[in-house]
Amino acid sequence: MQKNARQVAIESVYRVNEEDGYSNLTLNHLLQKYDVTSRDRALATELVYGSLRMRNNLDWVLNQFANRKVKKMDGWTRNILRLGLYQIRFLNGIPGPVACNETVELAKEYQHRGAAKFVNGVLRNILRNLDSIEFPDLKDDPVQHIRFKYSFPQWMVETWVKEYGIQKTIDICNAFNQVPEKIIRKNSLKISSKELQNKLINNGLEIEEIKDIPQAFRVSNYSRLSKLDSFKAGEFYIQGLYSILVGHILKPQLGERVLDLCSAPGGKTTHLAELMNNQGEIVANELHLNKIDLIKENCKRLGIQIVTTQVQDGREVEFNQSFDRILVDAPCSGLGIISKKPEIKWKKKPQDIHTLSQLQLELLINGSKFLKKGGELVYSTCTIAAKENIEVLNRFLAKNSDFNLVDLTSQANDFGIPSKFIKEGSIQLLPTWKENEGFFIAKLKRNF
Ligand SMILES: C[S@@+](CC[C@H](N)C(=O)[O-])C[C@H]1O[C@@H](n2cnc3c(N)ncnc32)[C@H](O)[C@@H]1O
Repeated sequence: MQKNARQVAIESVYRVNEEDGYSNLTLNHLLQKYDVTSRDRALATELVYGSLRMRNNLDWVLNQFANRKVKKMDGWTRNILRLGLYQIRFLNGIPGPVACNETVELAKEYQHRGAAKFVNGVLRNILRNLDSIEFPDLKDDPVQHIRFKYSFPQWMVETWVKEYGIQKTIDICNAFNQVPEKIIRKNSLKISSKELQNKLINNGLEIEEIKDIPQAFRVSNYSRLSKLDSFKAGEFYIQGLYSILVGHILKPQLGERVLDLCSAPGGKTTHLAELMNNQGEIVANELHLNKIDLIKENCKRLGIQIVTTQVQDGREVEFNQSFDRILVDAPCSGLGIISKKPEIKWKKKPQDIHTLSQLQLELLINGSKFLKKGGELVYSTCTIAAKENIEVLNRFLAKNSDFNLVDLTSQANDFGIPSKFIKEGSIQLLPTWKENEGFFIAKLKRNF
């Protein structure tokens, strides 16, 4: 069965907002199921990610113009209105009346005539009054202003304003609201930079080597990278830029024994193996059995032979032999990848940060037991919450005097990371640098 962009979009956002689904999984599933044309694919993707990103902003406006609060509406009506308003306010290519008519059709199809009439009334009212839309005043109430205008939950805005100040928080929110860039990591085991660039250009892509960060390229003009022959041949891996930095900072050497404690789907495991030129040994540990095949598939595709996978809880796993280097790329709140997964804004709660920080500390305590004397351990997360980052390390260091924090300033310089992203010797990348993500990278050394 074929469905159009708006039908796919409403089914996706309904699942994400009302049934706790994940945007990428839901959208990909529906795009395949409904045999969507490539033009509609692009619009459906924009509608889903855009309306999830701007949800608070849209709800604020809807609450000004509808005679029923968004919270009180039924799930379909609420999300149909969000999609309609997103087109009116943020998609210049779609004239307001067209957006309105199309949204009314959705309401008829997924609800009933009564809902369609309500949707029509609300959207026409907004269309007539677009110039009078106002948000809470920045000076009077910065938190509410940022919360609704830039569309973030109150608790995140409050935390960031405290940590970074008002203007920096606005910059961070703005950057997280941009469409994420596509970054790939060249597989140095299989191909040179020049060859990869030529191949991808021949496939119609635009590709740019990222200065100072080995193996990293920014690509554009192509949306389904995993369909390319070059991807299938293992010549590159799709990975965030900051995530690529993690492997470079751990810097494993040929022939070493390395532990990756939280390894699925294997992005960093495979990078470490590439840096080791397939020589040595990597143990890729992961809690979830169902993710192990992903690691194995990635290793196979990329031509990596030195990885052994195992399913164990990283908080309890034991080893007979120690490791030269360890990576603890811990499960985290993911606040740094909001641009890729905007529903994180609405799903994560402050108590999750607390629970996760406990898990992260336990992983670090257990993982670090297996590091050789003189060995190095990298702790990383894709979040910007201090409680999950520097505070976890400080709690660890307070009880483990055989470890010290390695000052990453000079390594960071080598990768062109500005000093404002270094805190207490560790790297806290914000979405205002080279990529619209946030990432934390710290290194510990065992002294005795
Ligand atoms: C941030 S992801 C790792 C990403 C991976 N390093 C990469 O670059 O592809 C964290 C991983 O930790 C796993 N995990 C969660 N709890 C764990 C635990 N207690 N022990 C080991 N792994 C765990 C999750 O299933 C997830 O795959």
